[in-house]
Amino acid sequence: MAKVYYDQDATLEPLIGKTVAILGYGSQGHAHALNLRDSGIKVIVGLPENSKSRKKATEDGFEVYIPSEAAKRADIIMFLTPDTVQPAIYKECVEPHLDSSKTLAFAHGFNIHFKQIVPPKDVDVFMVAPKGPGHLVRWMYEEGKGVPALVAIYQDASGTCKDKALAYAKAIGATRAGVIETTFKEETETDLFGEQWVLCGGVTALIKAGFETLVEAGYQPEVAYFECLHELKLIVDLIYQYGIAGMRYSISDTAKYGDVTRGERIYKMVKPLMKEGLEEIQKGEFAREWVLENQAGRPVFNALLERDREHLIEKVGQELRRMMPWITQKELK
Ligand SMILES: NC(=O)C1=CN([C@@H]2O[C@H](COP(=O)(O)OP(=O)(O)OC[C@H]3O[C@@H](n4cnc5c(N)ncnc54)[C@H](OP(=O)(O)O)[C@@H]3O)[C@@H](O)[C@H]2O)C=CC1
Ligand SMILES: CC[C@](O)(C(C)=O)C(=O)O
Repeated sequence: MAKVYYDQDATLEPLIGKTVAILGYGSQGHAHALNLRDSGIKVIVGLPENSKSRKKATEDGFEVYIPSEAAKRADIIMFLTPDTVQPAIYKECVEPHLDSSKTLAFAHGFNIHFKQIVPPKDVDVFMVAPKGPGHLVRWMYEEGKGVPALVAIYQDASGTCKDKALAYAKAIGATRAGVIETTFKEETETDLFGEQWVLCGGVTALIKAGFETLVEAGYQPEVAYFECLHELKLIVDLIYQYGIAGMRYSISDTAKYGDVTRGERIYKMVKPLMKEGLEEIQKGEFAREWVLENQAGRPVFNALLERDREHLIEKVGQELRRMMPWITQKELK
């Protein structure tokens, strides 16, 4: 069994008196910056002059610098910009300021694992990768809860890198929920696999296929929405709280029988595809494709996102959610 680190296993001491530069103020950036500050750590934010996020970071009370100035001023430099722009930011704004007193930090292992960033040997490099969206990292921290995280050490030049990583994980609230030590390779490969085949790609494909099957068969789109999207959250809430067996305790026997028999058919079809998908990730094929797609200006990515934004399920959902204001109480900024 993996060792799981909780609040009592970590101290904030390694970060006290240090300055953390958060590069990027998006989903993870705003959450890390605010949680670290609320935990008593000095935080500055690094954003380009023309960044859309500057207004929010400034309104939240942070000193905002251009990324190279933030990197110069900081002891710990956390990369929370999109993965695709990190190599250029590293080369142009961070590398010129690196010496053995600096620590590089990441929330995902992509650029280190796939060698898009190669730091000098004398700097510490760690990862704290929250296992949840940034907005939840903030909202749960505010409620006294936490999102679990993985920590990994790529380089321990100082001999204290793991203590710094655990301190960082504690400061963003992750040790409230549980922190596991991993490698950059394991985090990168499992994270890409999870988001592609289960959490994002897998779930949205199931929702869309289910919704379209019902609507194309003549059922009302609103009924299909409640069945295939809205209720999914309620079922997943039960799985999250009580496990799969616990969820099955709450559903009817008819549902349970359909679940285990028809679910088995999906399982048999999907598992070989998942194995192929994992190999694609392990061989670096997905990473190569994603880097090239960015170099080409994201034509496929943008077209597919646009197609899905126009899907009937989005229009139906917007109307139905409007009548349940508790669902969208918190704005996604
Ligand atoms: N989203 C998530 O929940 C998770 C993300 N991660 C990892 O966290 C990291 C950040 O991802 P995420 O929070 O999704 O990113 P977002 O896309 O939400 O935010 C990116 C931020 O970086 C800013 N930015 C863009 N270009 C630059 C630049 N050249 N210099 C400085 N800042 C820049 C953006 O500013 P502007 O407003 O101007 O665009 C924005 O503030 C990634 O490594 C990702 O893999 C890990 C776990 C979960
Ligand atoms: C599931 C998507 C994720 O991996 C995450 C929120 O953990 C991401 O990179 O955004």
